[in-house]
Amino acid sequence: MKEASPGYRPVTIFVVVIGVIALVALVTVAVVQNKPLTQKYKYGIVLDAGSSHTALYIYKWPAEKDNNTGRVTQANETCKVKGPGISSYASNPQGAGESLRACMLEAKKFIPASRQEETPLYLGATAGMRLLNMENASASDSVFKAVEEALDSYTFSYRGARLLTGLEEGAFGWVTVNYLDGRLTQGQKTIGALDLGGASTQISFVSPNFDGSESPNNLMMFRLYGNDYNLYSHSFLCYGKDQALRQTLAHQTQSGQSIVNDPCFHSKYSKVWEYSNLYDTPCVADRKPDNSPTNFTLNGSGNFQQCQQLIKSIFNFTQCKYSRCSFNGVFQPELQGSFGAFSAYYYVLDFLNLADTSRVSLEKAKDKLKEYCATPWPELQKQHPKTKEKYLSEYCFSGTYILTLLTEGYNFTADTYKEITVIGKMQGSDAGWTLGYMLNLTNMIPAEAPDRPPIAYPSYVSIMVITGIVLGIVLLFIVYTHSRTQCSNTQKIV
Ligand SMILES: Nc1ccn([C@@H]2O[C@H](COP(=O)(O)OP(=O)(O)OP(=O)(O)O)[C@@H](O)[C@H]2O)c(=O)n1
Ligand SMILES: [Ca+2]
Repeated sequence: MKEASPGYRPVTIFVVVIGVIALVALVTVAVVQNKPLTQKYKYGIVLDAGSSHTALYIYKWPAEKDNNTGRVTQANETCKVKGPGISSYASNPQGAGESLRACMLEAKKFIPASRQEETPLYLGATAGMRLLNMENASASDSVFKAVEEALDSYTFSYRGARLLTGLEEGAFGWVTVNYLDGRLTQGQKTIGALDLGGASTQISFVSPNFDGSESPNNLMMFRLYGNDYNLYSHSFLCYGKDQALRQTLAHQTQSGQSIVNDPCFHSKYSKVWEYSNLYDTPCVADRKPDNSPTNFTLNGSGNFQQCQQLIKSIFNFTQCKYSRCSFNGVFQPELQGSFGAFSAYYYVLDFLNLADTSRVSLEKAKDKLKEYCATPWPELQKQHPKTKEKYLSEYCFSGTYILTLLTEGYNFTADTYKEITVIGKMQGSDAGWTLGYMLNLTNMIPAEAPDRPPIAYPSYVSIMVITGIVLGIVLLFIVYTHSRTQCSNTQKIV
């Protein structure tokens, strides 16, 4: 009898080979082929022409996924334009355009040449230009014209320079912080936004009872990723921290004094102000006293409580034609939820070590500020030799202004104060209106939730790999049982 070979039948070998090939192909496709390709980026540039300075932001996002959610981030270290804000160039408009040059060249270096022509470039101006426009419309037109000519001369796709309304400025700041915090895509609870600039300040939040009927001018409606928002927002012109300071100085110089003892500045601090300079802004121009001397000397007295009293005097609480108001007769619905506070809220509270509101309560912040304001100027200069003198001299005023604005102005309490997070950067991007502005103008936040693949990429890969492994086990099992049967058959034959 011919001895039967214990080998496999050709059919079995065929099945095993095909099975192994299929398995390898499956896992390869799942893991290798679907790996994201090397990322290519698109870019966008926004210039924030604020009252105190201009900053250039470059944003980037994956080239294939314009519409994807939460994928736009800040690409550069903010480029700060040297010199003052563009509104300070009223008598030399060309200078405003030229001032942007260094940052524009930095953007040219940063963005790959092949992407530059398609890169949108926007400039938005805020309260400084709003004030210049009120004061001298033709001067503000000339500044815009000079800035436009300058920006149009670069390879980028220039899309215009314009004055933002206060409502837009507040609303886009709100979009930015909620976008960066990933709160818009699935309709999560949003956070309010508090922005403090040099010339104006904004408060924006969603309140369940606010639909705009009581005060339509404070309503900004958004439909983002399939969710509707009725956003309350208000911008207080002349209540940014530089203009607020001028208001307190105007309050103290109504009788044309030549000496002012100011509690918001440190003892032994002294500065000479020109009347014509102090009153050269629409925020106080109409209050300039007649027959004032050329100058007055401001002497600091460093007293937090008196400073707070002085600051209160620039808010008007007497008239309110609505169900509720913040100040100056402006409607404000009941505060709701948590808030993110940025710009000067961050610069000032961070410097004063008061930014961590979860550790530093409102009461503690007041106590610390009281001590800080009482520190004599020479001592403070010794402690902070590197801080710019203008900033350093004003932190007592600014800190006191912030606490007063929040509590007396917006009605934050010790409890709701804890709900404020002071934000510098969020996910590597500066908090401010610029990102929200660009997302809006480039239609990068869809009104409806974008179609997504039914299974997310990681789940897809996992399912493919697990299926592959299971199929492999089944295959091995078949081969094993098959060879066992063959073996026992062989043994029987033997
Ligand atoms: N490290 C810094 C940077 C800025 N500031 C001050 O913070 C205020 C606000 O700055 P910013 O948010 O840049 O205001 P702008 O955008 O220029 O003003 P606005 O939004 O009103 O147009 C200004 O008084 C500025 O002098 C500060 O105290 N410390
Ligand atoms: Ca600003």
